[in-house]
Amino acid sequence: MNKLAFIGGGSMAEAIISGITAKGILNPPHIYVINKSDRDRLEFLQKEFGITPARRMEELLTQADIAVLAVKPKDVISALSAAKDCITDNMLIISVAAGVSMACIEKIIGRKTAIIRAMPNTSAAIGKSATAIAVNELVSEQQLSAVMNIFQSIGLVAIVEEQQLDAVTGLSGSGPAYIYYLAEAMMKSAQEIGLEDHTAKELTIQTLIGAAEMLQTSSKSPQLLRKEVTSPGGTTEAGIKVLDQLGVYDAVISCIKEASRQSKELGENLSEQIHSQSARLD
Ligand SMILES: NC(=O)C1=CN([C@@H]2O[C@H](COP(=O)(O)OP(=O)(O)OC[C@H]3O[C@@H](n4cnc5c(N)ncnc54)[C@H](OP(=O)(O)O)[C@@H]3O)[C@@H](O)[C@H]2O)C=CC1
Ligand SMILES: O=C(O)[C@@H]1CCC=N1
Repeated sequence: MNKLAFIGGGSMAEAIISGITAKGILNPPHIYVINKSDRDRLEFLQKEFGITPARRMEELLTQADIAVLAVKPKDVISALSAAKDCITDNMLIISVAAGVSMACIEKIIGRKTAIIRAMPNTSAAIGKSATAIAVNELVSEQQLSAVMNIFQSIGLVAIVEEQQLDAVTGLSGSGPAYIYYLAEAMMKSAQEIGLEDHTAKELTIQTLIGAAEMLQTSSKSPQLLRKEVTSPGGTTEAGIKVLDQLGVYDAVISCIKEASRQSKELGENLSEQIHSQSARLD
């Protein structure tokens, strides 16, 4: 791969760029990034990672092997409409946009083309993304291998069916935010019961890292690991009882289902928008 082009240089693009530049997958100036209007952001990305900011779609996409669509779902139509004349037949599109189907992308650019939908998460910035990808039939083995190389450089990669990506989005795309939410609550409570901010932060983070590594390295189930912490009549049992009374377990399940439903809805809204636009043009 010689040139990687990002349409959208926001949080997700930054996390991926940070990961791939740290791993040396591509010479940083060969990574081009465009935004709708935020030039300061592009200058920041240039300073931080050495990417090349682009002003126009031609500059961004000419001779690019891969175009990464990293704009919000609501901006997909305008971004792809501006890009479509510069998307060539041998270019691969990777879309990270939540819910946006390959069919929608093809409809906007007006033809069938090689597309990979990916759902990474922001832990890509430290090489720890949990990414799932879905591939269409026009993607060549060489393109798939280049994409595996990119996403493996920023963490773990699973290949799924396209219709499973809404579930992935609810689980691991949004997932880091759920853990940060838990961390916020743990730190706040620790401060309220008498720990210094610094100590509360340090102990919370190490507890999350330790538990995550136990989940990864131990052959024991999450239930068994939890049981091992929970002494009968002890502190953990008292704490978990409150979580159960407040319905936190069910709340987490509802949270992931709702995020996944929202991913589906974002896609459906876009699809309706595309249909009504093309109906108006017909
Ligand atoms: N953040 C996350 O954790 C994850 C996000 N995603 C997906 O990644 C995508 C991007 O999300 P995120 O990075 O968080 O969003 P951000 O809002 O941080 O970034 C979006 C970027 O897109 C640019 N943009 C908007 N419209 C256009 C356009 N027409 N042409 C070129 N650039 C444009 C914006 O530029 P400007 O500021 O100039 O308008 C902005 O830099 C979303 O679709 C989201 O679903 C997927 C996985 C995880
Ligand atoms: O919140 C969002 O819509 C995006 C998709 C997954 C994570 N962030």
